[in-house]
Amino acid sequence: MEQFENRYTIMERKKAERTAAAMRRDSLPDQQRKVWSEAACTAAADWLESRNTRSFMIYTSFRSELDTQRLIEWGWHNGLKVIVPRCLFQERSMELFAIDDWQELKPGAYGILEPDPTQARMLDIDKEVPEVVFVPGLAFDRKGGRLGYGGGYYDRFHDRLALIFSDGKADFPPWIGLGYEAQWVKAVTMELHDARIDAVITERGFKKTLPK
Ligand SMILES: Nc1nc2c(c(=O)[nH]1)N(C=O)[C@@H](CNc1ccc(C(=O)N[C@@H](CCC(=O)O)C(=O)O)cc1)CN2
Ligand SMILES: Nc1ncnc2c1ncn2[C@@H]1O[C@H](COP(=O)(O)OP(=O)(O)OP(=O)(O)O)[C@@H](O)[C@H]1O
Repeated sequence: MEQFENRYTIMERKKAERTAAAMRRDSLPDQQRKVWSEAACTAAADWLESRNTRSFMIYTSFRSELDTQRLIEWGWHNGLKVIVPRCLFQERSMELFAIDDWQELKPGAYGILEPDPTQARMLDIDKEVPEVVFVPGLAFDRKGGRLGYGGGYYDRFHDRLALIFSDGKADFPPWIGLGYEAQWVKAVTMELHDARIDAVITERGFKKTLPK
């Protein structure tokens, strides 16, 4: 019975799901990934434009992830504030920076391109919160489940924002998965601390997830 499953088996299950999802994503042909990444970036840009968004948080891609380069550059060209996280490995937390140019980034934890703190402007997230947060993932499900690499970075960041928004004065920023259509799965194993995503944008466009 699922409700009696202990944490160890849940972790094992997530690990198996991660391995399978990473293998599936890695096996997508390079050329397809490139075309789908561009289509998804266009869909994301259209969606941001439709809601008049002025700032967004975005990951810089590694491994076979959906390539966000076009979306980042679209943000610069259209005067949006482009916010990129930097991993603090020891705490498994992230700090945010406003980025205007690729030169402000350098390889950091896990080899992911990250803001160079000597060049980029760090944000005080109590005062400057992204209007939209794009979230990377290995797999997504229709109910907003998301499987990450297991660092808990985005879940912890979600908790931090929840504190900031707990006074109810403003709406929590939309939490949007960005990935390939091939990353949909029937159900991602979720735990209580896992933040659900509100929608996923793929090469086929924007799709809201269903309530839990
Ligand atoms: N582009 C991007 N940036 C991101 C994330 C992401 O998924 N994509 N993350 C999303 O949160 C965070 C980084 N999280 C990561 C967590 C673990 C590993 C990693 O290499 N894990 C090992 C397995 C370690 C183990 O055995 O437990 C591996 O996959 O080989 C990489 C990134 C923050 N930045
Ligand atoms: N909000 C949180 N506060 C404290 N610890 C957390 C939080 N969220 C996750 N963790 C811990 O982080 C670890 C990884 O969590 P999980 O498997 O949910 O990561 P993930 O969502 O796949 O990773 P990521 O968000 O980095 O992509 C777990 O050990 C979990 O207990």
